[in-house]
Amino acid sequence: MQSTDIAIWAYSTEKLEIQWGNRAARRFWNLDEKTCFSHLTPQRLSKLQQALDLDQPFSLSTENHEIRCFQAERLSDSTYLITEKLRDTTECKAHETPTVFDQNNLISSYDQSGYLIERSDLAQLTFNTSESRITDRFVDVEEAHSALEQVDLTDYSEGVYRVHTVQGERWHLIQITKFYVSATRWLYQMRETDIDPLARTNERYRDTLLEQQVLFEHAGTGVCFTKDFPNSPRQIVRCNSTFAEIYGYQATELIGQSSAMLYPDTQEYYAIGNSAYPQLKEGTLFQRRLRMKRKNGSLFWSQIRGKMISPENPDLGYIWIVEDINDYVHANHTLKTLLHEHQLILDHAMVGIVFLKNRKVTHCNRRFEEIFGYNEGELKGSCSRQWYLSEADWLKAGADCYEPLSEGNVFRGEMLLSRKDGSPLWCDVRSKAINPSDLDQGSIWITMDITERKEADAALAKAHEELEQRVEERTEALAAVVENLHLEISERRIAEERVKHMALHDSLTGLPNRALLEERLEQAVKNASLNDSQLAVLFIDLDRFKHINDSLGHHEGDQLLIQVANKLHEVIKHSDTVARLGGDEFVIILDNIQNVSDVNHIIDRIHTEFQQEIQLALQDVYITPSIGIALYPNDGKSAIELMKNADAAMYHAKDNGRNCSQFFTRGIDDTLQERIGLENALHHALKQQQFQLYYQPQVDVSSNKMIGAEALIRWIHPEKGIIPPDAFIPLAEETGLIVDIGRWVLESACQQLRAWTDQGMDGFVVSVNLSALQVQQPDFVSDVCQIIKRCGIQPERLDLELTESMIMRNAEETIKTLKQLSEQGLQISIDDFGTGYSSLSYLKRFPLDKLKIDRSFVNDITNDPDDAMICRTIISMAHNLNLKVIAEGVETNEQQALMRSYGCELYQGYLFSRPVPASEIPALRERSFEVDTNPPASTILDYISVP
Ligand SMILES: Nc1nc2c(ncn2[C@@H]2O[C@H](COP(=O)(O)O[C@H]3[C@@H](O)[C@H](n4cnc5c(=O)[nH]c(N)nc54)O[C@@H]3COP(=O)(O)O)[C@@H](O)[C@H]2O)c(=O)[nH]1
Repeated sequence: MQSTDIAIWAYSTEKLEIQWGNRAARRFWNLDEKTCFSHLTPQRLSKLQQALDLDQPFSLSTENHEIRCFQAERLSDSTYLITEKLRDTTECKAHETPTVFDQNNLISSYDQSGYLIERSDLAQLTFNTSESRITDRFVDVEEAHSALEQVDLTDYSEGVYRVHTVQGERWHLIQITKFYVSATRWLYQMRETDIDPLARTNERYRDTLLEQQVLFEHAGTGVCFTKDFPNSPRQIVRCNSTFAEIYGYQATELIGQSSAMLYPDTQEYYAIGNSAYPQLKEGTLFQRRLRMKRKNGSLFWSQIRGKMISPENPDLGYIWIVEDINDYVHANHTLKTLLHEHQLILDHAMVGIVFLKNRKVTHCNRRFEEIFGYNEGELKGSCSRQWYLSEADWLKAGADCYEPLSEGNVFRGEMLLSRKDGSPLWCDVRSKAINPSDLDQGSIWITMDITERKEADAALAKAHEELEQRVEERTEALAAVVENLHLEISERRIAEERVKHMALHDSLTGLPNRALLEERLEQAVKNASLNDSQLAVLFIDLDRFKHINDSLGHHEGDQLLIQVANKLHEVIKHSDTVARLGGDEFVIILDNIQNVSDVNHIIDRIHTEFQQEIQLALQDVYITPSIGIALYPNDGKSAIELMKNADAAMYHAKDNGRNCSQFFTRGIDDTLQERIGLENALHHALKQQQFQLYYQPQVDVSSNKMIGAEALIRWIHPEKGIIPPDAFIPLAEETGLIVDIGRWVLESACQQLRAWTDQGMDGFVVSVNLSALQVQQPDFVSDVCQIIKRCGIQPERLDLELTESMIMRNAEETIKTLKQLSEQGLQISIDDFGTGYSSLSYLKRFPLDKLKIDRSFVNDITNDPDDAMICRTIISMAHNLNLKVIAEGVETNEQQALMRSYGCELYQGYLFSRPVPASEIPALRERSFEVDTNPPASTILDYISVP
């Protein structure tokens, strides 16, 4: 067996060393039986490692130039069982098992069935040769099975047993190790130590040994025995499982190995040896905290105590107690680091930190001392009372703070405290008990000086308060501004609305004006077009309004228009429109009518409304409307066309006798066209001097002579011949052209008067008709004066005739104007007297010279007693007022005679002369107008008694 040619050895790829080998292996590696395989040269091992990496059978040449063939079988992750033989060796001896090589110890090898394979030389001598099984070694077979069971469980067992020897039964310490040859094959190696003398001489000692054995195995610390052998110093001969565990090995892996494998490196191994062994050899305890190495190469801290087992007998070796204090060392290190860090924090904290026990300082940082103005270390042991402003503050703080601390809570608050010099300071204080259930263990207090912040807060609060105050004031001011603004906006809006309203409404009646009417009519036409519906436009003009206006004055005229507007508004629907175009013209839009009867219904209502008298301040009046109607779409497709045609229809209604309504029909618009044509022709006539003055004599019957003449205008139309004034004066008044025409008449009459005067017609008076619009012109008086001056006539030869209604309108203004004229010497007469509403007493205020009784009274004077009475009364009262009276329209001798009987001295009428061209007047001036002076008694005496 020992001389087999097949070398078998176990190789660790982790440690790169051969851990076990048989004799053939030793021979191969040139090692004697005492030398460890680990002493092999690295070069050879690296050669082997390279070969193993190929994972195939391989061959190496030895130093003797032999070629060896190798076959490797993996036993574990890092262990290979390698067999090798000479290349030309074909015969192999049977065994491929580990071989005993330590011949001086009691060592035996058994196969996995427990049959003996080989023994060491010493075992061969000591044990019976007849034994073939492992159990044969034990006196008590049960103990043998028990030991083997332990080995099968842990691959190792150790114990003291009674065994068979050639000397008989003896006490041996038995260590059995299980070696695996492959995953399914193993062998047992049994190492025996004879302890029989000890056991036999001292049973108690044996018991102790057994106890120690138990203690050894189950001690919480690692225990190891080492011995120095000649070629293997500090070799591990025995160790407990704890020791092996600490280093990460199986105990079997360590036994027989040098303890050098447990050190980080050989340098450390020798250094510790040099330090420990002199001490150990003196019998003293060696203890040290060392960094050792585990099987996996990691280093760890251990506490090692070593002692020589017997200073008297160094061969017994050494005992080593090893504790793994790696965790402790690391924890200790961590703790130290932590403490160091905490101390750093404490020393350099920006906040003051103090530890109190029973309200006395045990420890505080420098910052705390600085906050309160103390020197370093000055506070240690002192009472916290000193940094309170008063005893009461201190006691109160104690009550306030310690209660939350005892409940495990943090106290937090701001305190007014005291510096060493007694000055106050504000601190933010937080504290916590170290152990809330035992306040005697003390508390930690963290303090921040917040005096500056408090002062800043106070300043900020003050600034904030001031700001609030200013904001409040500003807000109030702003509110006032906003209120004013709102007021202004609202006033502006009202003003705008008023302006807008004014722009679109008639200021007198509040009705829509022409602009708004046109807008609404256009919209109404659009709607009607879209909806395929009808609408009607009613053009309304008041009959004789001008007469009423002239008679009662503008104010009354205005009131009349307002009431008319109200009446019209009442008859229409909300959706319809009534508008005032100006003057006495109104327009109604009737939206969405179904038929003509709808329109007639409204027209009837309008006429009914107008049957009611209108109450004015001066007197009640009746007024009638003339209405022209145009319908959409029949009478016009546009707003303009509808208005134009309704206007034409209205004129037609007026021509029909007033208080009528007239629907537009084709042909009616011709009238309007005529009217427009007339207006244009009037302008043309003035420019082309187509006007001519006729003069109608005025006769004084006391002398039967013509004392003057009334200038009456005629239009000498180139085609139509002489056109009378009634045909164009009203239109001239409506269009305002009367102002220019009137000026022309005045100028012409004055020129004529000058001519007649120059012809010797001394004392001859010319009467000129004035229109209301003419008199209202602001420069009228100066105009008249200039004309008189220009023509060089005597003012008293000019007689201005104004109708009664004209002077009553704007009476005060008219009085002023007439006075100015009268003061210039002009004569003023009232024309058409009796048709108006003037009171004779009121007339006293006017600078009048003459009343002209209207021809309507004169006309019937002989038939109508009322007219006769009116004429007589007028003449009588005029004389009382010292006014001259002239009767106009005198056509008959009877009329003249009757009037004369009433006291009228001046006459005008066809009885004497029709109006004649100026050229005929001088001849008439020379004529005597003799008339019958006897009144027709049968006609008048029946009615009137002459006073
Ligand atoms: N503002 C101005 N009005 C004027 C001017 N010229 C005339 N008129 C006014 O026109 C009205 C009609 O005038 P006319 O057709 O000229 O008629 C006058 C006479 O012809 C007419 N008359 C005179 N005597 C008689 C008579 O016996 N019988 C009768 N049927 N008619 C008669 O009366 C008219 C004069 O009226 P009056 O002025 O009231 O004295 C007329 O109102 C004129 O005023 C003008 O330049 N400016």
